[in-house]
Amino acid sequence: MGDLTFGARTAKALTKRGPLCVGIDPHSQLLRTWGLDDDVKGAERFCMTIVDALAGEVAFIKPQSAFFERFGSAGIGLLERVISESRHAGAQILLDVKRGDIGSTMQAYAQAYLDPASPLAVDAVTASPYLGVGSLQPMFDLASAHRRGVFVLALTSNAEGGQVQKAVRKDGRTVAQSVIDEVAAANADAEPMGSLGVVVGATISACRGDDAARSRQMTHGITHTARSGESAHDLDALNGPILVPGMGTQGGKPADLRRVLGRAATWAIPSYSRDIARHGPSAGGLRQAAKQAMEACAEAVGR
Ligand SMILES: O=c1ccn([C@@H]2O[C@H](COP(=O)(O)O)[C@@H](O)[C@H]2O)c(=O)[nH]1
Repeated sequence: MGDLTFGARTAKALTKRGPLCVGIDPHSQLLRTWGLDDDVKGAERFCMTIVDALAGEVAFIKPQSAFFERFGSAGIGLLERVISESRHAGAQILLDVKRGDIGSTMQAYAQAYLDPASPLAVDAVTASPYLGVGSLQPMFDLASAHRRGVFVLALTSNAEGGQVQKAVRKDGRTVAQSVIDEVAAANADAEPMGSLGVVVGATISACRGDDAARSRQMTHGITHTARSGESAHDLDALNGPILVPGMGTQGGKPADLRRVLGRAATWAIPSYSRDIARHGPSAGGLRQAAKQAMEACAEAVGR
């Protein structure tokens, strides 16, 4: 892992390997499509095929913890193997586990995923801020101590998320914007960027940063944002990485990266799970799909 922070490693990985994260979700349906049984052996074949084909090529690998947890301790053992072999192949590992709890429990989650002594230690995890961004502080602290990262959910790719995330606060900001602003404050002055990121789905309806800023200037309190139903958000000051799920199967396209993220698209980590895995089990098919996705995203964000 060396001396670099997660933010610095991310900047380097995006430049060296390009903007792509491949999700590993050993999904029942995908296992069947690959001709595998929906059990831990089938999941092992699925995961290790993806790791062998892609962890040496792509910048980020994102196992989805739920698909491993469903097999109990054997599934967790498999997750440990996916983590160690992906790391060995040079990928940054983002564990999608969306933890969120009171501070004392967040400390234990942080030890599980961000302490190098843990067999489940990864480069970064996803976390939910809906017990308050402040409740995540123990996880932020441990991430910083061990040069790892945390991606905080801001605007998720599912349609239901807007009910909470796009609600407008008394100060005129959406709940999501207040999450983005708290993460931005923690990243202020970091070079080349901070190690705390946000999750913003490629599928959301959005204004770019400039429009969001303008709409906030126009009115106070219940703003233009609320009246138009747009999720005006501004990522320009984030100074951190943006994990962008919802690409491919959920409908997100490379062109959405600029539309949704504006100038901050430079730090986008577009993430595809099913839409890459469906090209397996052939290693060549997986590599070709990943290469095409990465090149399309790189062009869209100007890398
Ligand atoms: O807002 C979010 C946050 C996380 N996810 C996760 O990403 C993958 C998406 O899978 P696809 O097959 O590429 O649709 C999955 O693990 C989700 O839990 C998300 O979709 N949206």
